[in-house]
Amino acid sequence: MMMMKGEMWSNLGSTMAAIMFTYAMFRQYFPPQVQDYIFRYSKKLSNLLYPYIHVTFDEYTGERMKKSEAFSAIQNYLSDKSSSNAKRLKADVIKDSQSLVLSMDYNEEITDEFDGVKLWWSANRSTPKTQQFSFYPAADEKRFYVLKFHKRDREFVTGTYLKHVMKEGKAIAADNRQRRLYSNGAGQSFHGPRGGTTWTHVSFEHPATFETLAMDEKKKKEIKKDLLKFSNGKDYYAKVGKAWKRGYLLYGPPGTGKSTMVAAMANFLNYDVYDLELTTVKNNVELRRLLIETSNKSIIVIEDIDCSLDLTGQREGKKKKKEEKSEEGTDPISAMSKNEERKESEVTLSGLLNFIDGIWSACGGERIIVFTTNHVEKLDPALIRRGRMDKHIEMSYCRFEAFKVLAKNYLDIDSHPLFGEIERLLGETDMTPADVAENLMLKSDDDEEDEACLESLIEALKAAKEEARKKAEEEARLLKAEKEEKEREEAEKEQSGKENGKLEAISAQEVKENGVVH
Ligand SMILES: Nc1ncnc2c1ncn2[C@@H]1O[C@H](COP(=O)(O)OP(=O)(O)OP(=O)(O)O)[C@@H](O)[C@H]1O
Ligand SMILES: [Mg+2]
Repeated sequence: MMMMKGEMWSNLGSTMAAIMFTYAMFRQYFPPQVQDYIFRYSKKLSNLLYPYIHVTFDEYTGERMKKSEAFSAIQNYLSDKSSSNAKRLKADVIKDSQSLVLSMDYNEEITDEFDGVKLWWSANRSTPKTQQFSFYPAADEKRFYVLKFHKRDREFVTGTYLKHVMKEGKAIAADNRQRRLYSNGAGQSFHGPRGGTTWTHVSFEHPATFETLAMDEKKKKEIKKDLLKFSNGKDYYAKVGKAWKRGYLLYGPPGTGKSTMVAAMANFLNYDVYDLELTTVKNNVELRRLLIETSNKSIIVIEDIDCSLDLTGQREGKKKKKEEKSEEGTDPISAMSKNEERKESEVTLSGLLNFIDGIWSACGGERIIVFTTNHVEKLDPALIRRGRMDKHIEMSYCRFEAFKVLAKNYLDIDSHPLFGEIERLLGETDMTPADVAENLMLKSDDDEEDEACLESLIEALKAAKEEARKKAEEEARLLKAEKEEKEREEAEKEQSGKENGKLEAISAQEVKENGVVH
């Protein structure tokens, strides 16, 4: 046995020596051109014998060693494939530090198939040979993916497959990403290097979805369709030459779900939310800066736009300024305080409109802008005309359709004998979804409580109906009293007019008779 092993080593040694000798002879006796020629043909020969192409994707690229977008996309793409495909996986914590994501381990190979074409991916890493002491041993490590495919599929891979990988990888990254809620509001505002407020963010974890949103089912579907059309509409917007943005105006009484709808939209599209507090924005310049700093795939919300600023109308704004000017002339102290107030926020309607119309075209990615208001009638028509606010959505009082969603959410029931009465009452009474939800929240874990909740809702609806009736009666009474007062005033006017006429006639007669003018 020992003999055989020794023999094998000596054979290997002599083969190696023969190869080295041949190579040395080759270098010595053949001119470089011939060497080139022989290399080329030997490569062709090896290509014939080994028909695969390898493509390497490094983690860091360029002189500045920027993290490669392709590497990240491939990583995400493969993490999806490898959790079911590869045998050795490594786990990473992502998102809210609670979910684990699995990806293929180093030197592991997985097979992918796309459009009937087979491809192989492997994850690799290389460490430099000269190991230096470092506090961060992994910093010198180079990570890369290698894609192997048959050379006949070269065009398919470079044209179609890699595009598919990038698209899928980015979509997975968007899904895995922890979304953010940005705010420039007072209290959380942070003063940036050039002064003025900047965005601060927290993770966005609002649980509202379109499924839990109580509103007409048809309307809900229409909104979802509109949002999807927008978010998938990159090519469409490019074709028609429009900036990739869409404006929504949500209006309705307080507690009808306008803010909830914004959260549902963000969850549906997987977008970040920028809650823009206009009252803390100093002027149009700062507004522009804040808006330019927003990222793609985001919803910019301006809540209660009617209260935010003097945005209700340019004409009204001008009128107010005139009034302020005349006050300035009379009382210097009040003029100063007025000036201070004006300085607080000098954002104007035209500043806002200019931004919505103009600069958007310069921003590449998709953005949705949402205004919410309780008083749509107070807004300047210029602000909400189509093209700026493309879709106007009325959030209204809770009707039976919407109630059924809330009953499912809060009580987990689809029907109940009391539903009939609730349907009738909701048809006759205006109650906001927030108030309806409040009644349904009384439920404890006990199933018997369902009925108690519904009964309390019925009581609340009856009380609201009675209150509305009383209010209507009171209004009618006031209206009647006002009308009577007006009629009385008019009658009095008429009477005094008649008496004046009589007096004038008498004095004219006196002048005529006595020829005296008093
Ligand atoms: N349509 C709805 N569907 C589900 N829940 C709703 C709906 N409307 C209101 N609610 C509930 O009522 C609460 C208040 O709603 P929300 O803040 O969205 O109202 P809003 O219209 O934004 O009110 P405001 O005009 O005062 O800002 C929410 O926490 C939500 O639970
Ligand atoms: Mg709100």
